[in-house]
Amino acid sequence: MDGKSFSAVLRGRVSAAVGRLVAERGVAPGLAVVLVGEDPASQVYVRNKGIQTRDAGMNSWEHRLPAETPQQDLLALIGRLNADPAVHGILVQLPLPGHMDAGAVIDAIDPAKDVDGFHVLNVGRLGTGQKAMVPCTPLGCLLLLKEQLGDLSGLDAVVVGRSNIVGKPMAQLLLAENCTVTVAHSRTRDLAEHCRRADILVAAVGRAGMIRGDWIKPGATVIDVGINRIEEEGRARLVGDVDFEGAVQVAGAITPVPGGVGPMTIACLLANTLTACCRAQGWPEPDFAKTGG
Ligand SMILES: Nc1nc2c(c(=O)[nH]1)N[C@@H](CN(C=O)c1ccc(C(=O)N[C@@H](CCC(=O)O)C(=O)O)cc1)CN2
Repeated sequence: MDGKSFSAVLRGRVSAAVGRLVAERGVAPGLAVVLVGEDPASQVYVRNKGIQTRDAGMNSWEHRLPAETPQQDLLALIGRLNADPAVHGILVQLPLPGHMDAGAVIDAIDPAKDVDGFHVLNVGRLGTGQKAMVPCTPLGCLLLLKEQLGDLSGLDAVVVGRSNIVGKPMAQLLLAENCTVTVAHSRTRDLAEHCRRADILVAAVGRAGMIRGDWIKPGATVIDVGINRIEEEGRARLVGDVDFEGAVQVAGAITPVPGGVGPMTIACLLANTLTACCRAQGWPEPDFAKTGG
């Protein structure tokens, strides 16, 4: 499954919808991204978010704070962004430096502007089938799955990983699509056996190549969320949580790393920002990113 191509299609749909908003209503959605510290991967992701936001015709603001910024200063910035009507989406890039309480920072964001869908109110809304902001990576996985399989009703789905960012919201989204969902993790007994029962296997554990080809049911659809940097023969490269060479022989479809789920994350961020803007104004929202409610 080619996430790079599909994310370009999704970004094209977002750009077209933004163009219509600007032409017909004179409003451009706006996204503020906050980066604290100098984590090299985060700097790349934040730069790409800014570029893709502007390319989609939206307003983009980047706030870069030093690693030693007191949490109070970050909370004060979030307060100003919450109060700014031109800002429809706010994203604080994770991970945060160790002295900060990520939960408290996320919950300081206005839930209506929480385009990451990490605020406890959005988590609760997603879990209870209400209109929510949905975390970008699992939303990207779901869009890929629906593009590949259509109706997911009744399928056995196994999510390996129970993080708040991917595993748990992924399980909620699959439940809402009427899948039978198992959430497995590092302490699951007979993990391979659980995986072998999956029509849909989502790997989000952060361990390079942990899911082997012989753990996969023939014909299954495999979504690899892992982005692991490994050194091989003195060269760094990115690999997923699934042993791609083994899995591709057995799976019906599989996402590569890179070029699978990763690009969908930023495309879904743009979709969420557009959704947040439409909801803030009481305008009809685009259905490509609609979930719940
Ligand atoms: N506030 C958030 N922080 C983080 C999130 C998030 O959704 N919200 N997710 C990740 C990082 N991330 C976006 O922020 C992200 C990760 C990967 C990609 C991507 O396009 N990956 C490429 C490879 C890129 C590379 O070469 O490094 C791919 O898989 O093809 C985009 C966004 C953690 N933090």
